[in-house]
Amino acid sequence: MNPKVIVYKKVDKKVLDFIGENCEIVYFEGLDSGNYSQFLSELRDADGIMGSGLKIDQDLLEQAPNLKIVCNASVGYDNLDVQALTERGIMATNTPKVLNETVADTVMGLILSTARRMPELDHWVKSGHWKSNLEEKWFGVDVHHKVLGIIGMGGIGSAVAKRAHFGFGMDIIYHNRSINIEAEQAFGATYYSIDDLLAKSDFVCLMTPLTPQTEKMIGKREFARMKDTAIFINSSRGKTVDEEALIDALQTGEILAAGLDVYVDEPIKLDNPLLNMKNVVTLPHIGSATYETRFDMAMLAATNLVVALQGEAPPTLLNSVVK
Ligand SMILES: NC(=O)C1=CN([C@@H]2O[C@H](COP(=O)(O)OP(=O)(O)OC[C@H]3O[C@@H](n4cnc5c(N)ncnc54)[C@H](OP(=O)(O)O)[C@@H]3O)[C@@H](O)[C@H]2O)C=CC1
Ligand SMILES: O=CC(=O)O
Repeated sequence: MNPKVIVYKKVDKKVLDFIGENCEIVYFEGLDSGNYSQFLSELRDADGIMGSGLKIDQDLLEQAPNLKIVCNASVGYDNLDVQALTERGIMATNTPKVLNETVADTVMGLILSTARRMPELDHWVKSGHWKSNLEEKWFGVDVHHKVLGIIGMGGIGSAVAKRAHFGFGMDIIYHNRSINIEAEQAFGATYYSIDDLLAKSDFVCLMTPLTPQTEKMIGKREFARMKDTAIFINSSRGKTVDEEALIDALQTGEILAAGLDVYVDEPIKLDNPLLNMKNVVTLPHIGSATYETRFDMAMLAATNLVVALQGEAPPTLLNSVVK
């Protein structure tokens, strides 16, 4: 009998067909209050699940006694309690690398649109305000040849550094827990302590995973260390930043502007002050959201699922203690 899997995210038909060659699929295009109890009932005898964003913790695993693999269709896996999965002998996988270039494009878009105030000026033009030569008060700041500080020089951080260095002549400085020799050799990136990076950067770009160590890693103290002309970019997770401190830093002019793809609450609440700030560009967590890349991510997640249920090691296994 084929293993039973639940796919709880909308994916391309080709991905479903690939899984369906080897597994019996229960498919939800998304989970909501209307179908969650049905999802839980299907989970009781499911061998594998694939999707993104769903919090998978002890409580949920209690209801999945047959589960062998959890496949995140995302590179971030802060929604998974990996320790609880490992203790139960359940494999966990994510989708690294296939999205690096696309997320880096989004980050460059945030850098450019924030520095050059593109969304603000787009709105200004479309609402009929362009009646004479542009006044100086609408000018932005340069991106090229500035200093870009990347906190989290991993797969995506390196793809951002490549664009910024070769495309825009930017000086790249970075902070990780460990040295990234490849980035130093490829883009002339220089390692800085976090405090020195914050003080020297014109653009501070946060690209770490969300972990207990990175939660609120950028807060009041860190914003105070940035230049008052600094532009802060966050495309990691909302909770890596103390959002109240960010709002305060923007309101008091401690930093110039921010470009954001991620927030503490997603979707962002309509009364969040960030939504009323002209110097903030807000995207709805679209880092990897292109047709091609979302397809590649879903196909990688599906490959992990199928390969693991055939008894082989999935290509991007997170908890290698489990075979
Ligand atoms: N907005 C969006 O749509 C997307 C957001 N993301 C987010 O981006 C994150 C990064 O993805 P990716 O580049 O693939 O991941 P990688 O694992 O390739 O890179 C993460 C980097 O963060 C560094 N890092 C980890 N912990 C710390 C720490 N405590 N202090 C300083 N640096 C740290 C790591 O270096 P070291 O280990 O040496 O510390 C590494 O260089 C994802 O986890 C996800 O949350 C990803 C894709 C899309
Ligand atoms: O946020 C997206 C991811 O892949 O992680």
